[in-house]
Amino acid sequence: MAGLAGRFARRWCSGLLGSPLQVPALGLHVGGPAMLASQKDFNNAVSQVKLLKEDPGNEVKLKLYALYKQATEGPCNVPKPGMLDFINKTKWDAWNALGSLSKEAARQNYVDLVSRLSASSESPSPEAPAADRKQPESDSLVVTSEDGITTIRLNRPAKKNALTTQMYHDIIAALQAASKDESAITVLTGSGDYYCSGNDLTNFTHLPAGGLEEMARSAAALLRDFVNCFIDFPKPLVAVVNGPAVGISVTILGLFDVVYATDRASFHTPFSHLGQSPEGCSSYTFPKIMGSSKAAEMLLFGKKLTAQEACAQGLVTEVFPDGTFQKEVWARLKAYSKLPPNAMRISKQIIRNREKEKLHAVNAEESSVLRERWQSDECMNAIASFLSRKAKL
Ligand SMILES: CCCC/C=C/CC(=O)SCCNC(=O)CCNC(=O)[C@H](O)C(C)(C)COP(=O)(O)OP(=O)(O)OC[C@H]1O[C@@H](n2cnc3c(N)ncnc32)[C@H](O)[C@@H]1OP(=O)(O)O
Repeated sequence: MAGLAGRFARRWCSGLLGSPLQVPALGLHVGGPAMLASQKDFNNAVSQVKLLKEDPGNEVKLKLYALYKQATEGPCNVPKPGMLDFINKTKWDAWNALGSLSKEAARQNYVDLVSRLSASSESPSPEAPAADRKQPESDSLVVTSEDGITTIRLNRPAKKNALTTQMYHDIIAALQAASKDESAITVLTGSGDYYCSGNDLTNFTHLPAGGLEEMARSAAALLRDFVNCFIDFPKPLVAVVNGPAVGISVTILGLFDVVYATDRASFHTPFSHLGQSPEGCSSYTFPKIMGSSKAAEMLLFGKKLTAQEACAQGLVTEVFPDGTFQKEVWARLKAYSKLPPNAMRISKQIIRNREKEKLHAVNAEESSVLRERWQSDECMNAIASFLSRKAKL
């Protein structure tokens, strides 16, 4: 039996490696939305796959195969192989599972996946102990590890924990480190009376040499990287929402495993007011969590939810009285952090993995749409209005 399994595994690997996965892409569709990967990026990624230092495993190779086929040929259009043709049937199933995903989105997902594989095969060690953790560049983010819990704390209370460009970079680095450290659970929370007031609107006033267009391009790339880290985070991720939450700090909650909130918290996504559109995969996760009409009320009309309302709609796991919030939540998290970490990781994988490709495609599309929005008059006027103190949410 073991011999048969071994032979099957070897044939399976060589079957995949002999697939078009390694054939340089020729004559493919070029263009598509500006944010999505270019043909050149895709070709580079196809070449990069051959240079990976570690075998990514059959599951990932299968994903690469399916994305390659979708990116080059579009939705699966060949007859299903027979039951006994195991290898080709498994490959066909993987391709077919991508449904009507566009060629452009598949190309982007392929490029993202290869870039994650390249990054992880270059990382020096699988475990980065907390003591070796690179500290954030500024004190607007504080990262600590204790009792099996890594806590990432937004620490800009005077500005309601609004997220500066540096903070996005620091959160990305903190999540990458937390995914490899010894902690069992990772928590995001805020200092002071707010959880987070969303994107720091003054980020839009630091125009680079390339002007508004360049600012929008680099903000969209940063947004995509930031949200990708939440999509891919491998351990239980918990939001401890210590006060009101606005904008992107609300939308990414759909990518957390558990959300605990004080009864003082509120949840506000005023994108239309700001001439913007949803991010953080909320255009997909919110309708799924709360139904399309409740999601539309939040994402289109900017309806602010109380903590109780957000809990009733499934965005929040549990609400605690503000007076005992910290004590109750941390006691519970400490107990959870003693559970076997591998079992928690694996359970999370089972729950989340089949959604990942979809989430990456949604993230790419939302970032692309926002890139355009940030250059619109509606958005510029809303930001100018906030900065001149004419508008507050
Ligand atoms: C690259 C990735 C981009 C991802 C894009 C994401 C989209 C979003 O997140 S959209 C959401 C953007 N956020 C907002 O629109 C919130 C704006 N802030 C407010 O409406 C109010 O400040 C508040 C309702 C959050 C709080 O009002 P409150 O009266 O309690 O306090 P303030 O006096 O207004 O605030 C204190 C202090 O903090 C500054 N501040 C608060 N939030 C922001 C922010 N998001 N951006 C920049 N600055 C913010 C506020 O200006 C005050 O500063 P001063 O003390 O210097 O006046």
